[in-house]
Amino acid sequence: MIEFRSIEKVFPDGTRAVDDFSLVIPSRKTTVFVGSSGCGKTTLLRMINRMVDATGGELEIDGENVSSIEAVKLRRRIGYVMQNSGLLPHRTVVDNIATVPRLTGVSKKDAHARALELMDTVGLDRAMADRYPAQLSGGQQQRVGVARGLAVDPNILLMDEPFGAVDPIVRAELQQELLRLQRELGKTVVFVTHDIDEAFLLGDQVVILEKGARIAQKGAPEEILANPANDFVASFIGADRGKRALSIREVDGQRVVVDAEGTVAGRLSEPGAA
Ligand SMILES: Nc1ncnc2c1ncn2[C@@H]1O[C@H](COP(=O)(O)OP(=O)(O)OP(=O)(O)O)[C@@H](O)[C@H]1O
Repeated sequence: MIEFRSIEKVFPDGTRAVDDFSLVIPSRKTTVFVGSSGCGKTTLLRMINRMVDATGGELEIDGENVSSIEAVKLRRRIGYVMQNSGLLPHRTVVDNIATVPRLTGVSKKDAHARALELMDTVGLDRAMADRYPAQLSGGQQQRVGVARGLAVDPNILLMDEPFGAVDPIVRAELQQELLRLQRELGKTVVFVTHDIDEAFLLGDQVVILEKGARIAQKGAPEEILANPANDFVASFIGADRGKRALSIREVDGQRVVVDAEGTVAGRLSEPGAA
């Protein structure tokens, strides 16, 4: 469990990015931060692995205050996947995936073997192991990024707009892969996006943010869809626009989000999933 308690972040130039933010992020679920550009999503995410330090409040992981954990150690035990994959261009796919385990002392042979297994996990053909990032498509690069995030077998996986830079078809594939992975691995995933449809598809808990990381509403997708807390949320989820009035329906035992025309826009979490 990750807990933010009255967290504040004021950058040295005086920008107040996060203003009194409190939230519990349950383990083994996906929590999505969604909001417009500049509302503080990335700042919140980076506080979890101390790429950014809070200027006020307390942040705990399983009861341990992150400020008491050495930042480098913390970063090595938390997976981090960013937009544009952040791969090292002069290292092969397999070496990119093995980088962090190698830093933590895993032997070259073991790290290599594990990297190949992770390629299977994220649906990448092992034949690509010796390619360089530039020789992969954008979607394949993102899969390598996810494999790299999983390489130290972290309990927590932070994902910052990981599918933002790929085309909509590949994006939909990657989203489905993440849902599959999450069913298999059960990580605590914290995912940042500005896309509300992606948030509703992937999130067990969706947190809609306004400027200063103020929580406009948080809850399960169906709760937010059924009862938008205010006009801001209603407008953000498109509930006041007939064309995108989303609702939840059960189709073949699965909860799905449908738009006003009855077209399925996405799938919600597994019924009865723990
Ligand atoms: N290092 C920094 N110094 C000063 N201000 C910063 C710094 N990093 C971020 N900010 C500011 O903090 C606010 C929140 O930024 P943040 O990157 O967390 O937003 P975001 O919601 O992730 O936005 P986006 O979707 O555009 O990535 C913004 O006003 C941003 O300009």
